[in-house]
Amino acid sequence: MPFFEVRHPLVRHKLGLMRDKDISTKDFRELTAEVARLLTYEATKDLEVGPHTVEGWAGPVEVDRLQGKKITVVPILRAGLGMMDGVLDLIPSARVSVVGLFRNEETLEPTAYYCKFTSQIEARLALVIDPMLATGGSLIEAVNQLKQAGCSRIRALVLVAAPEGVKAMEEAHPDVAIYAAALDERLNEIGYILPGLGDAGDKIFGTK
Ligand SMILES: O=P(O)(O)OC[C@H]1O[C@H](OP(=O)(O)OP(=O)(O)O)[C@H](O)[C@@H]1O
Ligand SMILES: O=c1cc[nH]c(=O)[nH]1
Ligand SMILES: [Mg+2]
Repeated sequence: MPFFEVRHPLVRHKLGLMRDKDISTKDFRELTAEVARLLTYEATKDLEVGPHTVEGWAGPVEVDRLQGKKITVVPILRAGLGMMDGVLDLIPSARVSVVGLFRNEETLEPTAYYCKFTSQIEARLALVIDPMLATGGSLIEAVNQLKQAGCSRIRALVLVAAPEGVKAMEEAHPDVAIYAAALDERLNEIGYILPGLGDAGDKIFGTK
């Protein structure tokens, strides 16, 4: 499974700001969207373009136009919503599908509570977004749901990934490429990523 750690200086700088324990909700939220925008740029680098002719100011011009599958952005609720505006800034016509999951804090297993996919999901490229890939349970479940609905081309964008989650995804969904702003060290005893960001959902929504 391809795993890409996006080492762009802007990504590294912005993610570094997000690791400060005293960051405000406003700054964390803004930086989440900014890093998501940069990850989107990387994750769409190989999309197909084909020739198209437009009437230019001095006559017909052959230009590139995106071809192939249309895109659906798939935030994993709730924290994935924090990345959505950043992705849509670059792909404004993308449809949005959502998967609602929360992690049981004792078992770390994902619990599904909502799922709504756009029409023709089977014909679309899905960009699943969630700031945190920890044990991998949530992303694996979101991809399971997409595949059950017939979607076969799926990529994932995360801010921080733990090696444990990357390995679990490799085993469950080797066909899904992951784009991460950082591959961190490990999970702690309660399933949080170290050094990580803390609870991304709480920081984006200002809960706790
Ligand atoms: O890889 P995993 O071990 O499954 O953990 C990662 C998941 O945990 C967080 O969500 P959380 O369950 O806290 O829900 P929230 O987004 O509603 O805060 C995070 O946003 C991921 O969805
Ligand atoms: O480190 C982690 C792990 C799961 N969810 C988070 O928000 N942070
Ligand atoms: Mg949370």
